Amino acid sequence: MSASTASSITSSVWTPIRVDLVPFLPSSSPSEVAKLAAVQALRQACETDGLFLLDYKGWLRTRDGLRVAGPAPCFDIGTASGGAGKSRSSDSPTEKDVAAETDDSKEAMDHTCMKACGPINRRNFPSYPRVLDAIDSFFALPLQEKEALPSIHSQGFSRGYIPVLGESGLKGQFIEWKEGFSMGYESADGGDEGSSEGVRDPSAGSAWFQRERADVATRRASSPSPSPQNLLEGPNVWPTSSTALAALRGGGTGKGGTAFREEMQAFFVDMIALSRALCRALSLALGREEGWLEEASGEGGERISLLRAFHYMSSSSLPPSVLPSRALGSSPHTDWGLFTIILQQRQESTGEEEGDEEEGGLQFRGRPQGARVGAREEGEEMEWVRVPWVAETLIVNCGDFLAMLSERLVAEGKARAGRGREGGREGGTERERRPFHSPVHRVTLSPSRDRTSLVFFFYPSYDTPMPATGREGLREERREVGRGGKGHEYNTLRGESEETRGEGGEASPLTFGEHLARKWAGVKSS
Ligand SMILES: O=C(O)CCC(=O)C(=O)O
Ligand SMILES: [Fe+2]
Repeated sequence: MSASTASSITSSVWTPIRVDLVPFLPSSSPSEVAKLAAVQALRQACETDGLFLLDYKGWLRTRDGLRVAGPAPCFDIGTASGGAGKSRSSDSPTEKDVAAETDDSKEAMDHTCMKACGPINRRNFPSYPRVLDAIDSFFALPLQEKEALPSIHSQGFSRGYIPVLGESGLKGQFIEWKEGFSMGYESADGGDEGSSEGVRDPSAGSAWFQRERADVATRRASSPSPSPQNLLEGPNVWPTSSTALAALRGGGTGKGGTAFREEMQAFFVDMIALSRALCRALSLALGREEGWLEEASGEGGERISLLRAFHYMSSSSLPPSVLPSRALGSSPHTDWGLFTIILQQRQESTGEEEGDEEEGGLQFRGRPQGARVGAREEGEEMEWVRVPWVAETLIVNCGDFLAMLSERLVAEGKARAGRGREGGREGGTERERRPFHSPVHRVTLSPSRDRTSLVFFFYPSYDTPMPATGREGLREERREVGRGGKGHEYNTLRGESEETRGEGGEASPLTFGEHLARKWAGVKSS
């Protein structure tokens, strides 16, 4: 496998799923139905591709051909939101809230079910266009300004500027033609400039986002200590030279000064807020109560979560000594945590439409177009599937930790179903569940265009034990990893070594954070 001779690359249209709101549970109110169907759509996306698009209007988009069994309206994340520990019903937006959030959005009103949609739209989620502008201004700084910024890479802890060739997921196989910037959680005493809260304008956006941000701020204030608690916590680094501060933008009105820093911090906080809502929706998709996933992930995952911005250069800028087939933006890998949220900048172009066929960008290993949804389990060969740029969407992909957690749930469900059969009862839907999938993905280079993305890795807490998934999961992951071919492994947290687990598929003696620190330490180029 090389970047240019990869098997066929499928490009597909990612359609928003829109089906009538036909109540399929007679006793449910319409919003309960919408929620159930959305959760079902989410579950199917996580079980098959392990990757979906979430647009700012609240639609869940999956690959063509994916259909849910039942009505599948918008992804109603709004009703899956609310602070930790609150009951579900008290979190649901009232009709009035919903009307207020959508009444200036004529387009949204076209679709009945959008009225029930939550926080993700331009107005509710205001940090997104500004943060792209901010990060562009960072990468546009003169090289010496970026290189003057500390680049910290120590025992898995990574902050600051990531220089070109500074990292590689699969050393010796590909060079990764990109530069980056890495930041994390800003602890309460995070610095003397900018906003120590990490919230530039706490009152921006919808009531939903304000509440989530407030919740994040409360957690921050009550966190045990602002000083690092483990290998993966520590301070961020920010540009301080007068040249950099004059050139950096914060989007909107924020120019120069600490605008860049504030924009990045605000986006980080918004990603935590969104992640916590997603956790609740994913818990339901896993067949559990809303708070289940957050509880299973321990307290304080945001303290080790990471935001990494990348600027991938076009392959036309490679030095003559590097074969384009040996260069990638990011080597094949899975993400290692709960899930990753990616905001990608449209590649520089003139007059092109979304979903265009331009080469380069994010791709994942998925079933061939048109193949049965269960193709992966049946051992069918996967191929690279392009994730198109679609205006105003975030990409979400499941990570290894989430996949392993769900494998455990499925195994438990099967065991219960087996016991049910012995007792003469049906095992119910548990037997039909499949584990969530953490897709292998990579970034290829465009021959002519640069690409920028913001990649937010949402993790469980450092001390969370690795889930014990049993032998079946181990076999499945070996198969997937093996597909990289000899000498072309995928860089995953799972399956690559016995260390991820103890003997015989039992839980590993190392915590999630200990594994993660090793993984991040491993990507640094020496
Ligand atoms: O830039 C992207 O779209 C994704 C990058 C990625 O997969 C990663 O950094 O883990
Ligand atoms: Fe990734």
